[in-house]
Amino acid sequence: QTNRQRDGDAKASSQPEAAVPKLLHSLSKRFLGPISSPLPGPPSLPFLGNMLDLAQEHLPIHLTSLAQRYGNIYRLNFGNTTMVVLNSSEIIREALIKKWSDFAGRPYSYTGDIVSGGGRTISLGDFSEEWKAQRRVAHRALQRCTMDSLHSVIEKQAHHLCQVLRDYNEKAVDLSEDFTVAASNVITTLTLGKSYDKRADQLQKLHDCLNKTVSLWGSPWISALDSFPLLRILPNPPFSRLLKEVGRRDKLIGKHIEEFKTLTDTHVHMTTVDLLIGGTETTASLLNWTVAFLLHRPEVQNEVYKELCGVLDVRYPKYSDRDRLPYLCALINEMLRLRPVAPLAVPHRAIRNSSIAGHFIPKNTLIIPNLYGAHHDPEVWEDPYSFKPERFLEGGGGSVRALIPFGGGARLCLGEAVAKMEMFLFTAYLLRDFQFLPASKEEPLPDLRGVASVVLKVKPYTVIAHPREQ
Ligand code: HEM
Repeated sequence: QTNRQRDGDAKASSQPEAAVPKLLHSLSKRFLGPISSPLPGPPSLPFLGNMLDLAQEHLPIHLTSLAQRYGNIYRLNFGNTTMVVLNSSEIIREALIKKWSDFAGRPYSYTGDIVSGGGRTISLGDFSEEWKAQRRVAHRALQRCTMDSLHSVIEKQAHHLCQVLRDYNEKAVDLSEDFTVAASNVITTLTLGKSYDKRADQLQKLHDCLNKTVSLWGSPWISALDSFPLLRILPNPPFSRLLKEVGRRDKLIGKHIEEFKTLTDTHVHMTTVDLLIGGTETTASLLNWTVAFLLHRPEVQNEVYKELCGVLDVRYPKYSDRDRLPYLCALINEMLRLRPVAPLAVPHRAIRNSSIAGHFIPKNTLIIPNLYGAHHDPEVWEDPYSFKPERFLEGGGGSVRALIPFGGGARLCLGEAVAKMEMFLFTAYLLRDFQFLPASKEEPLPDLRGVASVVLKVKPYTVIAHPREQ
């Protein structure tokens, strides 16, 4: 609505002849739900609906391009489900934060139920008293870690990571596994009370199976089973593999949980799964993205290095130094903006009839917060596809308020505080101790488009970690 329209509406409603439509409006609102125009969206094919849109290789980019045609809120159909995609930070905030109690649900899905032990993970469990208690317990436990020991746990892993990189002696290597081990060891220290060597058989097995579970679950062969129940009777090798991986995962986690004699119930088991999945691939991928982008703009590494040396002299940074390190913080914010590693968050479900941006949203509608789209909204971000940490420096025009990489409201990422501290300390340690150089002049720089599944990952690449002279 323009200001002019709003002024016009205000005048009209103060005149007597406006009373009749107003009465009709409030009656219809009461009995039929709010009046609103139907949601726009691409044409829906018989039987398939918008399945072809949803099967696109890089879904966040595709959904963002649809927003250019259909606006910041549009609908997609598949099977008997309607999905509403939100593409700007204002609209996502309205649904997830302002109307959190309307949209805090999670949709039921046949395959989601299997990977979440019957909806008992925090991330996939529906909004209920039981879920609230589970989230509260996990949240309190993480808060306690944040206050007591999280800083030293991350510092230890950051020092270890730097040593691993030094031991490569400037060989060109793919660092993704080392980043995964570092992020994973933070979470296993918090949840299981131990960390693992990179080569430890248990760690390899755990990550192999968590990775396979997440990527198989995100594959179209498996999501099709949610929308088209008839397909469930046909043989489906990826689905059989998923069932096998879920079984392996539960055996591995079960072994660890057994050690905590009093904590053997399914919720504790599934909370551990949540923290391991939510807390490993996300942070590790963001570190891997950061190095990939820095290879494209090496001068940014030098700026951060200069800032670290200027402010800290020779000591390693603490999280409390962040106000004195604006360039480093700008780099992390820009990475969270450009590559929100959970690009479509986790689908929400409308718990009751409600509205978003003036559109009526019926109970049970699926809501997709397109965080990737919101972070590339040209109305908010100048030159949204460019890597420019400077936009977050004073006067650079970047709005921290429009950043929503962790979602918001009742379903705000449970590990936000952990992830922010990890990103700060890991990035600071790495850029203090190393200059990242391309593997060779002949090889192309890393591909920055990435591979999108539940987590947005960079394609494998190799890099040289050249130690800085201290
Ligand atoms: C850069 C790192 C991370 C990013 C960008 C990120 C982002 C997100 C997003 C977008 C969601 C979905 C919010 C929604 O549904 O609206 C989420 C949920 C979640 N995240 Fe994270 N996350 C990160 C790291 C972590 C870490 C380190 C942990 C654990 C320590 C974690 C645990 C969780 C859990 C348990 C949920 C489910 C919350 C719920 O459904 O109530 N995440 N995260």
